[in-house]
Amino acid sequence: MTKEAPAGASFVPVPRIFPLPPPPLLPGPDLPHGAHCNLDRQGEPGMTTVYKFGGASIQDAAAIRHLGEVLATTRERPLVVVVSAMGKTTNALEALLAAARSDDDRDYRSRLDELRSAHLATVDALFGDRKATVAERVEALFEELDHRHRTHRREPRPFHYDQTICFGELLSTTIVAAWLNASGTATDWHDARELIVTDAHHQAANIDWQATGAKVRSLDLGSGRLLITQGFIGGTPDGVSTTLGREGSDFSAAIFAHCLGAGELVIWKDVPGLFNADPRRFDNAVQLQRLSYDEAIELAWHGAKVIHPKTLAPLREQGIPLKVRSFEELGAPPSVISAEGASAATPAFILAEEQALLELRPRDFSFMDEARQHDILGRLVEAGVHANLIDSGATRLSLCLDAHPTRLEPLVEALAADYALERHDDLTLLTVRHPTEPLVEALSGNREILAERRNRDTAQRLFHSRECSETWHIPEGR
Ligand SMILES: Nc1ncnc2c1ncn2[C@@H]1O[C@H](COP(=O)(O)OP(=O)(O)O)[C@@H](O)[C@H]1O
Ligand SMILES: N[C@@H](CC(=O)OP(=O)(O)O)C(=O)O
Repeated sequence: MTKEAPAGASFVPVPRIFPLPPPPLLPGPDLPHGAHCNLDRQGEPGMTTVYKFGGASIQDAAAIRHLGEVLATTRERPLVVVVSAMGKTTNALEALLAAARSDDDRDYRSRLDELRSAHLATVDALFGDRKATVAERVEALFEELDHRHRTHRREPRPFHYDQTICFGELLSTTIVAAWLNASGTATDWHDARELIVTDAHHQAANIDWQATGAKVRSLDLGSGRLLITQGFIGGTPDGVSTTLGREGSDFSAAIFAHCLGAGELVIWKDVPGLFNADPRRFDNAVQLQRLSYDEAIELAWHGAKVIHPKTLAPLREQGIPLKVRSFEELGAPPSVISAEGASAATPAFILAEEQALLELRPRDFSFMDEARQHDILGRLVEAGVHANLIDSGATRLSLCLDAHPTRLEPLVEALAADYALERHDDLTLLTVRHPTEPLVEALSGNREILAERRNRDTAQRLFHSRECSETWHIPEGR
């Protein structure tokens, strides 16, 4: 579906189906292994560039205007622009979902009105007197969102979630596409739910790479077109909306880049690039100019918020370079992640907040053997909970998990029924890549260590958050 401007009321109708149990993973990308990366690929005629803009880069009218200027001046064409929901809209939609499911109609109405007003205020600030058509589309999307909440609120949460949370990206791309067209940058809007084909594993849908590849490659990218679409969302072959996991827009952009054999993927951020630690938490973090895919995957996997961990593998398989660039300082040199990037053993630091530690012991004085570990880890998989640190002893298994209430609480309840369980909350996990002993010791200071793990490349320590300050400092000369 290609439109000069999106029509809010024409999204795929949602058949009343119930979610299937998670099927086995669909086959991965069917492309040559280890294809060589060429940093000049983007200069080759006909090669597509993919850009991804996250919530921060379209958080309000001023940010959208700035995005318009960036796209008007950039020379890369054809260009696919993948966009997330505005600012913290996805969090607000999750709160709206909770209100819808709890039958608190007043809370639901006030949250819906607040979201609608915020989006309409952006439309007003951008279009002024010429806002009528866009405002109508935005209103139509909110009507449809409300309708879906009323239709699905008694259905299983993951299914209800995907039918409603996708509206954050549908709204943002509707507004951004309209702004680009109005400000002279011709843009085609596409519904990613018709392009990114997934299974029905709601909230963490698996990509059907073959079907997605065929759809994405059939897009008209000729004569230097600019195409805008949503990150984070997909659809089943029968038109049911799905999502790819929180913060999954980076992954969406990588899927487009992979399927199109793009020259490069550029992720535009509110920081100049990828640093050796979150520059907002470490006062002496330094930017990493060149990095290998493997090292970037490790950083993302261990929780470096700047890139979604699933983003790198589809790029690595085709040798597509990933640039992390600042949308605030356009002249700042980006970080480039590629096959040629250094795998240097430079220490890097990751803080994961809101962690919970579970210490499990068998109730029957037996060992924490493979059978029990298999049982416990299997339950984690079923609950969709990732363990950030696993450590075991003869009669103990310690797990450090994201304290995600809707997933963690039912899991804890089920585990407590069968194991002796001790729980600690409000924890911070520090991960150090390429650690030295003095470095880890200096960073730990006098804090109590609730759990730790270490292998050749990575050290992890778990602290009480109350003992951790907001700002950290990387010890020098260690
Ligand atoms: N190693 C790192 N390098 C750069 N930024 C990081 C790193 N770790 C965490 N961050 C944080 O990631 C933020 C950008 O990611 P995010 O907020 O998810 O962007 P978006 O929503 O625009 O995709 C930065 O503001 C920064 O605080
Ligand atoms: N909007 C979704 C997807 C996403 O990737 O957002 P962002 O690019 O702003 O992190 C989320 O918040 O999870």
